[in-house]
Amino acid sequence: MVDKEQKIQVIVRKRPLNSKEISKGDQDILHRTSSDTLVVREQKLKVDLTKFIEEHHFTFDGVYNEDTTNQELYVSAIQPIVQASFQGAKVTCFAYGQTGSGKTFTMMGEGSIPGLYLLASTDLFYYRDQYFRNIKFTVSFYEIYCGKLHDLLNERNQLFAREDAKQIVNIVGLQNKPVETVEALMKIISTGMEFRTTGQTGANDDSSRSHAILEINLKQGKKLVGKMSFIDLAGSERGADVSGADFKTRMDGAEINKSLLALKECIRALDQEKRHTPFRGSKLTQVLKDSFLGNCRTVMIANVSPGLLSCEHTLNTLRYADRVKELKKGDKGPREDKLANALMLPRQNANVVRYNVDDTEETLPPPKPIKNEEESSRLLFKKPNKDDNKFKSKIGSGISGGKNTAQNPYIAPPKTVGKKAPQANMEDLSEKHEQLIGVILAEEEDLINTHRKMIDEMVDMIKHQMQLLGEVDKPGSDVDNYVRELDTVLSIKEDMIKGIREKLRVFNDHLRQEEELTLVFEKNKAVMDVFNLDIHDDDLLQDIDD
Ligand SMILES: Nc1ncnc2c1ncn2[C@@H]1O[C@H](COP(=O)(O)OP(=O)(O)OP(=O)(O)O)[C@@H](O)[C@H]1O
Repeated sequence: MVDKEQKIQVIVRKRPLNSKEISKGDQDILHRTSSDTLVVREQKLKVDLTKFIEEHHFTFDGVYNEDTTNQELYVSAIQPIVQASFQGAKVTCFAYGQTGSGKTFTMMGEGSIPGLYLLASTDLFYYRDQYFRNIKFTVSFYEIYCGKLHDLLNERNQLFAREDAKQIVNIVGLQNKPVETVEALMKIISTGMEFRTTGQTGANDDSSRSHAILEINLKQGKKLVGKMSFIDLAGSERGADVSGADFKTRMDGAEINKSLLALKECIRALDQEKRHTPFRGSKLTQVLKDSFLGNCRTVMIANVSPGLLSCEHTLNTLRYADRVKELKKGDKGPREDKLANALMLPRQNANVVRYNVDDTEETLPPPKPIKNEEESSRLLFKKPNKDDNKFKSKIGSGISGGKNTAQNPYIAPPKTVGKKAPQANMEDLSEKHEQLIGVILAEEEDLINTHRKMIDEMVDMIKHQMQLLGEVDKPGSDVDNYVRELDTVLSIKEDMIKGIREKLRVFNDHLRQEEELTLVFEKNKAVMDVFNLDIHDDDLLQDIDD
């Protein structure tokens, strides 16, 4: 059970494998080893393609299995701190995790299964009716989508956060509805949920790209005496999901990434009782500022999917949660965050055990091969690098059986060349040439499409920047927001230019290789013509080889 005296608690909740995962043959790789420990059995392949298992051991304030109900989770982890909101505390509960890991299931519940919103509200009303009759509740429900605030209780109207002279953050125009009963509260929440933004992504069509913030305020007259907040965070992997996405989605991803990193920093600061809390790092932490100051209780629920196919995201979620947890032990003092982006480039957690799959077959479920052979070798395939220049300069000599050009995926050296098999050599060259032409044509199309898309996105970015300038020019504008957004736009632009330049470089390389290959081809053809003239002159071929 959660310790109600601790300011921050980090717990993990594992959901069951769903029918889709079961039908795909996915298997459970998460094992709860005690009430607060968990092992992830990651299946890996060595370079020689033998399988092995890497075990990652984690410890949290609580670990809840797939058979834990929302009710049990609530009683164990949230109920102990709900009462604190009547004693002036700001109680905040975050649901963090990959898309589809069970955040909304935990917060909102599903069908007849109540979630934390309903369970906590029922208790809040119960305590109020029993002991604090002079307290009234109001509720607000809003979301942060693409760095902008939208009121879920007012048709998603856009809202603006302003910091007043006392550095209190106010959300101007946010609906704060009085509620008299649990039923009325739940009706309001359901209406808000309908307005919640969901985006279409490749991974999961229902996946949410917004943070939803539900606040139940405890008021005595006009005075706020306590607060209970639930934050259903956007899918944690969305911050990294930028490949192939359009400008708007990438902006959104960058914002999610930034907000989750800023959240981690704020929780760390709260935990270490630092004087400075970096609220301004994102819109999310800015609007939650109040929840990180003074008398507060925070529970972070790290939701995880159990399947092998989600292993990477699950490890990222656990490492993120572990980072928050580890740093609150306090005994080590503040640690240098070596990987600035601990969300997307997670540090390797120290407690890792490796063993061969064969050693464990008796005790562990048999591992499913991660990749078939073809896929594995594709993954192991080394892409051409700058050393390919060596290859290019060797193309000419390759015809005489040059030693090493195998790093290049498109043109391998002819295997048997020279005196005995000029015909085979020509066929080989011709095949390589055809392959290269195919690659060049595909790259050309890709380059032109990328260029076209880049121009469209540049136009969007210019519009966005004009809008930013328009906003920042207004009196009382949000300069922090301007700086953040400009920074994001510029880094997206930089990435975009880097990406297209890299495509251009590879394309140019292949064009040059094709030219060189044509030359070799011509040269070899001359040899073939000699053969066709029936001049079997070994010395002539030797000369060409040399
Ligand atoms: N503990 C659980 N027990 C049973 N089913 C669960 C549990 N957790 C999640 N599920 C199921 O998994 C699916 C995905 O869960 P959910 O929608 O809550 O994910 P999410 O993390 O909120 O995703 P998103 O970021 O897309 O909102 C749902 O169909 C839900 O019913």
